[in-house]
Formats: sequence, C-alpha cells, structure tokens
Amino acid sequence: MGAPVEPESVRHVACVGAGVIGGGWVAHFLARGYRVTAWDPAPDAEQKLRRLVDAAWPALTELGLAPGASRDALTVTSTLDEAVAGAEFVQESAPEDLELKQDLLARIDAATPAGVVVSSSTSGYGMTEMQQRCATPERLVVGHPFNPPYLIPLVEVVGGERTAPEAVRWASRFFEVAGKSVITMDREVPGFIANRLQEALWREALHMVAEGEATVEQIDASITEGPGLRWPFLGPCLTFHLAGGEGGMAHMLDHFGPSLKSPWTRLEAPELTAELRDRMVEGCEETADGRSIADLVADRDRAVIAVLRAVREVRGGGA
Ligand SMILES: NC(=O)C1=CN([C@@H]2O[C@H](COP(=O)(O)OP(=O)(O)OC[C@H]3O[C@@H](n4cnc5c(N)ncnc54)[C@H](O)[C@@H]3O)[C@@H](O)[C@H]2O)C=CC1
Ligand SMILES: C[N+](C)(C)CC(=O)CC(=O)[O-]
Repeated sequence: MGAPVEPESVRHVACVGAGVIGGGWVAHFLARGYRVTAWDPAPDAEQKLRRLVDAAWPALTELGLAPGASRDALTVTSTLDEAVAGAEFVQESAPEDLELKQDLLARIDAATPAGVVVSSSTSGYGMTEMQQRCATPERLVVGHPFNPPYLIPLVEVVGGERTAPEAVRWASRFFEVAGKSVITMDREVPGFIANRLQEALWREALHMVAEGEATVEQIDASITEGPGLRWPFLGPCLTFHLAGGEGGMAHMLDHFGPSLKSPWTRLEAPELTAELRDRMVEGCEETADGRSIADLVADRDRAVIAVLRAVREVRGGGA
C-alpha cells in the first residue's frame, strides 16, 4: 500500500453510492467539516441526496457542527473518476450485490492512488470476496456503519485476506477522528459483530410473524418497551450479568443455561415466502399508523439524539 496522508490531515472524502447509507455518510462527513464529493449513477441521485442531507441537517446542527461545516462543501459529480479525484478517503455504499461491489471496488481501485484507503459499507460481505478484482487490494477495508450513519456512532472495521494491517489501523483511526465509535475486528466474521446479533433477533421476528405467533406491532413493542430500554447503557452480556442478581453472570449461566439449550438448538432460518414478505410489509404499515417514512426518520432522529444525550450524561461525558 502507498503512503496515505495522516488520518488527522484528511480534508476531502469521496462517497460512492448515495442512497440511504451513502447519503447518511455524506451528511455525517459534511457535518464534521469535510469537503465531500459524491457519485451515484441514478438519474435522480443528486436531488435525493440533497433532500436527505437537508432532512438530516437540523439534527446535526442540534448535535453541533464542526467549525466551517457546510452543506455547500458537497459536490455531486457526473462520473466516478471525478468523485474520487483528489479524495484522501473513499467510502463505497452501493447496493448489496457481490458482483456489483467487486466490479465497483476494482474501478475505484483503478481510479485512486494506492495510498488512499477505500472502505465499503457492506452489511455482510467479507472484504476477501469483494477485493478479488482489485490491483491494490491491500488498502481495501470494510467500514460497516449503522443507519443513519450521521447519528449512530458505531463503525465496524475489518480487512480481508489481502488487506494490509496498516490500512485497517489507518481506517479505524480515520473514523475516530471523523467522530465515529469504532470496533476494529482482527478477523472476518460473517455479519461482523452487530449484524450477527441483529440477524438472530430478526430471524426470530420473521419466524414469529410467519407462524402467526406475534404481530409486527407486538414484536416492535416487545423491544422498545422492554429489553431495548436497557441496551443503550448495557449490552446484552452485562444486562444478563445483572439477571444473575448478586451471583452475576456465573449464577445466571448456572441457573438459566440448561433451560436455554432448547431455544438455542431449535432455531433455524425461516423461509422468506411472498406471504411472509407481504405480512411484514402490511404489519409495518399498520405499526407506522399513517406516519410517512419522512415522519418516521424525523421521529427517529429526535429520539436517537435524546438517547445519545442521556447516555453521555449517565456516563459523565456531559450532554
Ligand atoms: N440500509 C441500511 O440500513 C444499511 C445498509 N448498509 C450497506 O450500505 C450499502 C448501501 O445500502 P443502502 O444505502 O441501504 O442502499 P440504497 O439502495 O438506499 O442505495 C444504494 C445506492 O447505490 C446506487 N448505485 C447503484 N449502482 C451503483 C453503482 N454501480 N455504483 C455506485 N452506486 C450505485 C443506487 O443508485 C443507490 O442510490 C449496502 O452495501 C448495504 O449493505 C450498511 C448498513 C446499514
Ligand atoms: C438492514 N441491514 C442489515 C442492512 C442493517 C445493517 O447492516 C446495520 C443497521 O443499520 O442496523
């Protein structure tokens, strides 16, 4: 890998793919004071992107913009080459399609100097499979964000078999400098960490809907009114450490471990039939209760900001 600029010196970031996640990254980097170039082949991409950034800006302003941060620092280009020209970091957020990502990463790789770290937002592919067509695969990493990237701090960073360890270190440091909370993984794991956990929950949600055991509304309320309230402060492990009372995790496992064998061994993938798909879609529409996607995004952003403030206050970091 060539010599990248120091993560602290990055001023210009390129975002390739500007949908839900690419657009969220653009909003985040703009709010952090970077100059951002973005490219997306969809004919209406620029309008959609600017709408997304405008919708996110009030939340970002409330959280505090970096000095000099401005929406005017965004340039939407008409070619990939223009977008990555001069960029000191590239974040790819194209659709979750392996062929497409292999081809696109190879094009980004060919269009950028070897010292520029290129990160993919993939939510599940390993970098080893995605970097196969790249001439300089050593600077490619996964930087897996969470929706919306402009509010949810976590990024999971991991390389592939042909990624240089210094590219993983560089990307982790860069994301920290750019205001993210980073988990650096030293090996590729399917689903990384958070999606591996979310997938287990999601699989069971679909099972229950398919079997008519619970409605979409009940599933969502079971988390928002229940365990979800503990998770901003305690992860699932410390949550259950407390479930063991004074005996902590040791008592919890000795007490509940044997009874967990059955749920752990009966869980399988549900079949995503057309009927299940329709039931999920209808259930979400019912649960949304007339609120549009834009209404839900605004409600979510307000709620996430309140939760972030509460977490910082409890942890002593100030609001
Ligand atoms: N939606 C989510 O909650 C999350 C998604 N991700 C990952 O982010 C990536 C993007 O997903 P979304 O933003 O949800 O999808 P999306 O469908 O909202 O956006 C994808 C964008 O890529 C553009 N695109 C299509 N072909 C392209 C190409 N060849 N080169 C560049 N751009 C192209 C599309 O026009 C579209 O604007 C995926 O890898 C996904 O797994 C990661 C975390 C969360
Ligand atoms: C739906 N998703 C699997 C693409 C979600 C993610 O990857 C992370 C998130 O935002 O929860």
